[in-house]
Amino acid sequence: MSALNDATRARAVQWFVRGGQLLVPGRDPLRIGVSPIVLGRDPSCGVVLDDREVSATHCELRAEGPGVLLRDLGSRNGTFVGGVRVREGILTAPCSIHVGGSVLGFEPLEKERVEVGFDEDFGPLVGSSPRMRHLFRLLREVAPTDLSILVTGETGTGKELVAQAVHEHSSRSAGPFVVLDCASIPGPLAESLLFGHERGAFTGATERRSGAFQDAHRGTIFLDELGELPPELQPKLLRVLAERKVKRVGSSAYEPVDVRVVAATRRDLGRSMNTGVFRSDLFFRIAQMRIELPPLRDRREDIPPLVQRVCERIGRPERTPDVVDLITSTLAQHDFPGNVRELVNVASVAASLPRGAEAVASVLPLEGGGEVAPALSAFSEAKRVAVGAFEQRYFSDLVRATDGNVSEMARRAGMERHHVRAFLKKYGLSAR
Ligand SMILES: Nc1ncnc2c1ncn2[C@@H]1O[C@H](COP(=O)(O)OP(=O)(O)OP(=O)(O)O)[C@@H](O)[C@H]1O
Repeated sequence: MSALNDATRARAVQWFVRGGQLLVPGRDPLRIGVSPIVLGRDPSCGVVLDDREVSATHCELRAEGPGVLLRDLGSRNGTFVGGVRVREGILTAPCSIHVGGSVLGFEPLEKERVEVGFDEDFGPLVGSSPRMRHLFRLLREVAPTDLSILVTGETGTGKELVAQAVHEHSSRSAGPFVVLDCASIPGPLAESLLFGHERGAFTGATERRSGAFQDAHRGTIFLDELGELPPELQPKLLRVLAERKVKRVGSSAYEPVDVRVVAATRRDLGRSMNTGVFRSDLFFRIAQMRIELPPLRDRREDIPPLVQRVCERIGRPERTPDVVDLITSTLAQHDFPGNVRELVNVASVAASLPRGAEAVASVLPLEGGGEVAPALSAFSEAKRVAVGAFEQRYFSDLVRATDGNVSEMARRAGMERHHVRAFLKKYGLSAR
């Protein structure tokens, strides 16, 4: 283990970010660090602006390596810097930020070092990049508390694994860990699935049943795809979180529940809040702590420890250096739309195959669709052709198998819908 770790540790012990100061008229300057500051009209925002032209959750700011990331959260009237409407941009020089009728000042600060610690894992999670080490440190601090956590990130970045790891590092670890996928709650049964029902409460309710919240009593409930929670359930969930008691469908009595909530979303909840699809009070109640998992393409230094973990898990630890070499050389330009899940799949196959050139060719089809071009042209060109052939065939088959349903394609491919759409466009395929 240590040869790999020593190498990565020597490379990246430090994380430097460039923050700044936000100047809000009539208030003390606010320091912008790596945790996001949300600006908006909602009273739960970090900076509350009493301005009718400002959206409930308007935009957010946080420090990154090159400067402060300013991100509009789908506001109605937009976020402007120097007369330019900004959806997302990095601020590196003094400027004014216009939101609604309000003008805020921004001043950059010098780069500073963020304490990231040396932890290269947290329970089942591994990673040696500064951002992941910083997250592991935060998670270690927050896990033993009862704070609820919102984990965001693209598909396959490890959101559910974070929830499990938090549960395992909390005083609730001996209690249940219950997963509820909010995207697949069938409408009529939704309330009963969450809070249970009495016998005879509705047709088919032949016996009294507990819901996910009662099942998670003294443990943790993981609300996956929180952004998909049906609107009619949102006030009910909010009440349960505030009052810590639930009422079964068909009952008038409340039962106390002691549950810690960890939720995850791939969706931009800022936009959902501003369009009224998701309640901001529920968001802030759940997002007492926010954990944002970066996509794998932005933390490629995590590939070696992740591959190592895979090789160990399948009982082939000695294959680690080979598989790391294979992936870092042949997939150097690949942006891993399926993130760690995709890497785990590729690494498991690669590690299970025998060593050597033939094995490499057998692994490449994961990227290249089996059409590994003969070694007559430059490697990069051969790879480009093979990858193109694979993508085209993969997405053509996917369109056929799902009848062109983009959500279904995204689910099956394990990637975001916008990635699916981009591939369809690239190969002239049409969705429904
Ligand atoms: N940091 C990590 N260390 C080790 N394994 C990881 C890490 N991150 C993700 N994985 C692995 O990647 C796979 C996907 O992780 P997970 O299901 O937690 O992702 P997710 O973000 O919840 O995905 P989705 O949004 O599609 O539900 C799992 O096999 C998980 O074990």
